[in-house]
Amino acid sequence: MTKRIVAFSRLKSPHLEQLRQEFHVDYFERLDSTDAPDFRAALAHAHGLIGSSLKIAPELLDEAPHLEAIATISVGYDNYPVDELTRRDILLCNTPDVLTETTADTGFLLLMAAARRAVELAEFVKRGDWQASIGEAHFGSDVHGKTLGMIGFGRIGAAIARRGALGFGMPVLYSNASPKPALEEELGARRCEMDELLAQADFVCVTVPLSTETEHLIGAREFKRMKPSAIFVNIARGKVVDESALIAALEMGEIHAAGLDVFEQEPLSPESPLPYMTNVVALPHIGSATHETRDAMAQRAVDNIILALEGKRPISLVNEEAWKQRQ
Ligand SMILES: NC(=O)C1=CN([C@@H]2O[C@H](COP(=O)(O)OP(=O)(O)OC[C@H]3O[C@@H](n4cnc5c(N)ncnc54)[C@H](OP(=O)(O)O)[C@@H]3O)[C@@H](O)[C@H]2O)C=CC1
Ligand SMILES: O=CC(=O)O
Repeated sequence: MTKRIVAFSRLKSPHLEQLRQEFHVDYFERLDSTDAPDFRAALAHAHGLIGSSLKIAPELLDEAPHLEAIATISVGYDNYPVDELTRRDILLCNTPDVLTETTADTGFLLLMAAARRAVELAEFVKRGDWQASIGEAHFGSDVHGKTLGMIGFGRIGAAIARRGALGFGMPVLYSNASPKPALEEELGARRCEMDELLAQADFVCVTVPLSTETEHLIGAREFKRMKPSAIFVNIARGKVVDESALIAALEMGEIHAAGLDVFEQEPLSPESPLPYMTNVVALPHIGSATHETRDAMAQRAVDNIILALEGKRPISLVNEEAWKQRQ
């Protein structure tokens, strides 16, 4: 019997063709909601799901009685009910590693752009306001030699810290669930309590995954502890930060500037003041969005779903427990 999968994100022809050689594919190039009736109908027969950027509610799994595996085209898996998937023996696969360096590049881009006011001053030139040599009113802040505070020190956090420590001579502090002795050795990084990091860092950069533990990890209390000159970067997930508190902190000068790739609501609400604030660099969740990296992520997800539905261990598995239960 040919297995059936539902693909719910745009895939390039080679990836889609590879899937079609293996499975019957119900393809939804753009899907904004799991409520779409034809998606629901396809789900009822699906053995696999592949895609990204869609919240899968636990109740939806009742409508997918044949589901064996999901391959998300992302490393983050906060859109999926992991415990419920494991309870039902459904494998959840993601795409770590292949996007680490590109996402770290974006994180560092935000840090640099916010520090040197790149977007604000590019707008200044576009408006024709560059009429004389610029003066102090348009100066930015140094990056090299400043203290980088990493909240989360996993793959992406370490890759950003590597750029800072090795490329820009930045001392690195980190706050993370577990200690990272190898990175301490490599980068001279020091683990500390988050409060100490917030008080000492010139740049505070968030790279923890979104979970019940990390939702609103950074709020009014944390912004008050940062230096008034601090630059805040979020490359992880919008909901890790209390966005109202961030806006207030920027408006009141509790922190100096922010570089943001992710927001509590995406796409960003037109009512959000963030993109209009001169001390904010706002990007539309493009951490991993290069041709090369998005191709590599799609390929990893395709390989994951093929392996999983062949009964083999996928390359990157989130819920190891579900795999063990199957053996
Ligand atoms: N903007 C974008 O486009 C992108 C955003 N992302 C986001 O970045 C996140 C991180 O990715 P990646 O670096 O690959 O993931 P990793 O799992 O490698 O790193 C996450 C780190 O966070 C730590 N951590 C987890 N929970 C806590 C907590 N409650 N308190 C302190 N530390 C914690 C982990 O600790 P430990 O090591 O002890 O487990 C780990 O070191 C993704 O989950 C995703 O949300 C990813 C890609 C692109
Ligand atoms: O946000 C992107 C991801 O891969 O996670």
